[in-house]
Amino acid sequence: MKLKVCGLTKIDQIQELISLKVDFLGFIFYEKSPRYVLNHLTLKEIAEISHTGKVGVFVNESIKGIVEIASEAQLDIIQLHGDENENYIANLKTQLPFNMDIIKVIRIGNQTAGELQKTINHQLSTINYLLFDTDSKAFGGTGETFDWEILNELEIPIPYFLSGGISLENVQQLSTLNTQPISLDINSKFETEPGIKDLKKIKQLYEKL
Ligand SMILES: O=C(O)c1ccccc1N[C@@H]1O[C@H](COP(=O)(O)O)[C@@H](O)[C@H]1O
Repeated sequence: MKLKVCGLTKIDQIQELISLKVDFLGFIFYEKSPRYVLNHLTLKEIAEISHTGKVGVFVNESIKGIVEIASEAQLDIIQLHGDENENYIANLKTQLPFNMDIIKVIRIGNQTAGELQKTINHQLSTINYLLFDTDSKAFGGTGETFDWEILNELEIPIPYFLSGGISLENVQQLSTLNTQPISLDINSKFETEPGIKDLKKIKQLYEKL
């Protein structure tokens, strides 16, 4: 299983994660997040990070804003964590390099499995990956988990990331999922404070995967 570490803000930690062979490095371009990367790193510094899995996380951002940041920071993947619909994503794709992948986040709150399935089916033609996270007013990064059991009621026809309060404690329960995620997406449960990762804990997770 692959690993995405999200909410990175420090170059020395990023370099260490690269040497651990982390598959995806997540940078949050959402100003209201305590992990807003542009408070810590410049676009040029992100561009200079040599890795093929640099993911930019955006929440209801303008298409122009995403296209500019993706180009200047040399991102590989765009993660849409807000309420972006299929028309928005289709339009965005026309303005991004053809090989840039899109992750669409489905925030799971109190929707039924039928409602979630409809949302998934609508998005499929425009995206490369799904990501399931817990719904919240902050959009993400709360450390809250959702009940993974609902995933067993869904048909998930493309690879997906599993997110939302993933921790050393709950990772064992992955075995209850019928369709396994392509990657875990870890964040606040592997931090000492927002944006500062606990590398010791991340190494412990690697031993469990
Ligand atoms: O981390 C944030 O601050 C954040 C803010 C707004 C949107 C997404 C955000 N992070 C993403 O949320 C998931 C879940 O994080 P957690 O494990 O519950 O802390 C994370 O993987 C990021 O992709």
